[in-house]
Amino acid sequence: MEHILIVEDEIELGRFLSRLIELKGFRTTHVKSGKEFDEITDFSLFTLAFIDVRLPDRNGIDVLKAMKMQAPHCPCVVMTGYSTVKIAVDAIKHGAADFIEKPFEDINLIDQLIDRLLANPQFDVGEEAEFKRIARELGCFLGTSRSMHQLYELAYKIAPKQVTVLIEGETGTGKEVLTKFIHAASRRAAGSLLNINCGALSETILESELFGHVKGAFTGAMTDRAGYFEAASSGTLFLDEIAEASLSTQVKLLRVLETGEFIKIGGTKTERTSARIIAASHVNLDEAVQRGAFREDLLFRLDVVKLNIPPLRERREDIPLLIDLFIEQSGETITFSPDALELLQQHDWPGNMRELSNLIRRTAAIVKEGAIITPDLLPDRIIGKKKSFPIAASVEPVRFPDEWNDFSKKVMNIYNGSEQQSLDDVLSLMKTMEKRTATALIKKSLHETAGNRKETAQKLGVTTRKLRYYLNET
Ligand SMILES: Nc1ncnc2c1ncn2[C@@H]1O[C@H](COP(=O)(O)OP(=O)(O)OP(=O)(O)O)[C@@H](O)[C@H]1O
Repeated sequence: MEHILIVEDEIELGRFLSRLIELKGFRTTHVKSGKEFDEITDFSLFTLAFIDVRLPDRNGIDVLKAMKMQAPHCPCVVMTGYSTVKIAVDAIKHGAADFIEKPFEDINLIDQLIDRLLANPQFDVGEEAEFKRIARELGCFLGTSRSMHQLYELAYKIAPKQVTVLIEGETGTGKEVLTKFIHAASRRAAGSLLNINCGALSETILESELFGHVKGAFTGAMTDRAGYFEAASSGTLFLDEIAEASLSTQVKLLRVLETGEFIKIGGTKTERTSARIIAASHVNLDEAVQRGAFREDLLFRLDVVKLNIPPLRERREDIPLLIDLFIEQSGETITFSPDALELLQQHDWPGNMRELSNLIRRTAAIVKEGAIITPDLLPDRIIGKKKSFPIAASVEPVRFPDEWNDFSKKVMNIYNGSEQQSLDDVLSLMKTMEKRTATALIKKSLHETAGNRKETAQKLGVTTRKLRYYLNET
């Protein structure tokens, strides 16, 4: 008969769980402290364990570790309050099969969890298949390196929980891809995943996009408009480059995270959201807090589960399979010669997965179907040669003035009444032109700096990621 261990100091809760399990026809043993746990003589009896992470005389993680030593076969579920979710995530890293939050809100979920873990004690076949199916559908590589595989496994386990996730990783490491994976593996997958780059928008536009606005809040606000927090209420909101939100926007974000409440720009009514928040940053937020550039209380709220994506240079073993994946995604059939492959594996990839994916796509696009790529076909930065004429040549010349002329002609025609358009159409046209103007200026400046992005960004007084946003490289 199945025998389930419960380690829980809250007597009522332990009793409740025992009853729930016994009603299923299983045996239980309930211990209320670390001391009582030590008195257990035969751990081989247990087929499942529920462990409270906060015992009066012992850290739950230590109990979990002891349990895993004594009965490695036995799946362990840790039980946690909201303030200890971080410890629960740590427990998963130490081998816990799952965690549940107290107070128990949905008994059916506990019931299903027991059935699932008793039927498949480990990260089981069914789950593994689901994990892989989601990744396959997203074109998402799970990694052969231990660090990446564990990261995605942890992401899969926390995906169904209603917890905020913070993803840190260098540029191009796959923070957005990981977010898509978490959303798809969550119970919110049918809802929308909305993505906003906090670094690419001015403070006013960012706040209006996030919180929405009421009619008349500012010039051009002709109707009430829902913001991302409202629109993502049954889904996920991805706050990319959170470190770049201004300190005043951070205060407003903190309020939403603490209370689920916000007020539309220009409004007075308090609105509620239950959007799941995933935030990402390429800068280390602890360091940003030290510099006074990021609010500590906001970091505390965001960092319930932190996922750190390692840079590609720290998991070079993933490179060959990633190359295969990106070739497959390009739809071409190129191959790399062994010496070219070796160079690709030695490269440091400062742009991480994005740099590798772009290189494969570009290479596949310029060579013939079935070509074998030898080192001479690789860019100079990969083979370590100094460029004689940097990317300037590849920066396309801009025929922007023509576009502006057409645009102003159109607007003047509308203004003079010779062309009919609604005001909304005109405003949307202006928005398009705003983006085109920025893109054209960036391209012109890139041309002048021979493709030097850092210099271009400095010249234009923006960040390099803002450049990328306008160049459609996000
Ligand atoms: N797990 C993955 N599997 C397959 N491709 C990936 C994976 N992660 C990243 N990529 C590739 O790298 C590109 C960049 O990924 P993504 O946009 O998620 O990075 P990021 O960390 O969010 O970048 P940034 O810091 O610049 O916002 C993707 O478009 C995709 O081609």
